[in-house]
Amino acid sequence: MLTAKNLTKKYGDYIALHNLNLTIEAGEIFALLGQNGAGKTTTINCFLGFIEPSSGQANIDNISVTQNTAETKKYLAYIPETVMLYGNLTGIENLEFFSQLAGFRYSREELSGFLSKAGLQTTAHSQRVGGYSKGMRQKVGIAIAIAKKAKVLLLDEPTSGLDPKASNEFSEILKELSLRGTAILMATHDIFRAKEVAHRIGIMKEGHLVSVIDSRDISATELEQLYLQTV
Ligand SMILES: Nc1ncnc2c1ncn2[C@@H]1O[C@H](COP(=O)(O)OP(=O)(O)OP(=O)(O)O)[C@@H](O)[C@H]1O
Repeated sequence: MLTAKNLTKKYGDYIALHNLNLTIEAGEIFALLGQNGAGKTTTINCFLGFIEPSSGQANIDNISVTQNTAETKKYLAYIPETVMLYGNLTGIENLEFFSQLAGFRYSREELSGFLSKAGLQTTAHSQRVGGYSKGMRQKVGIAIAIAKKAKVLLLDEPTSGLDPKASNEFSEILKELSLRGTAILMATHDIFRAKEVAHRIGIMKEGHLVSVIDSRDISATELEQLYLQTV
């Protein structure tokens, strides 16, 4: 579903991403770990079409992001560290706006249903997003992904700053989406969460993907050790 082939991004002489080769299948959750500046966001931005690779390819469902950004965007949903929403609109109104941008029209009941699926309490649906907590905003981001019927979900440090309960709820929703066939690529600094939620975990260092581990083969403590030895 998501493929990087020798994906490389240079800024002048500096190589931010070095020959990345990676495939993430439908239904797979892949977590990217790595220190600040390791190349995680660069990888995600190449798949989003936000930056153009210097060489190599980022493909979604075998479609090149560079050549068909408008097409690949239809498959994607993106959840950054803080989901950008309109603070003076309600959760439902935000969801309606962003699903219409993606070409979908839903009834109020359907929109409310998506927000509930994303774990947002019913009482909040008609409240202005300006008063939402960070975790509630992230859930609207998930609801947008569900409403868009996104086949691929790209997340950049989505649980950063969430309390453990909100972070746990968020992870459970990611697992549900994966069971429905969504391919998920998540950059994170949360080793424990990566171990809990991901099927595979990659560790990046200075633009290189240096290790890829099956999360079943490693405990959280061992993963932390491997991370510390790697970076
Ligand atoms: N527009 C740019 N111009 C020059 N260098 C850049 C640019 N964008 C990113 N870089 C560099 O590319 C490298 C990789 O950055 P990237 O944002 O991908 O790291 P990251 O792993 O996501 O880090 P973090 O955990 O801090 O988010 C960094 O050294 C960064 O300074």
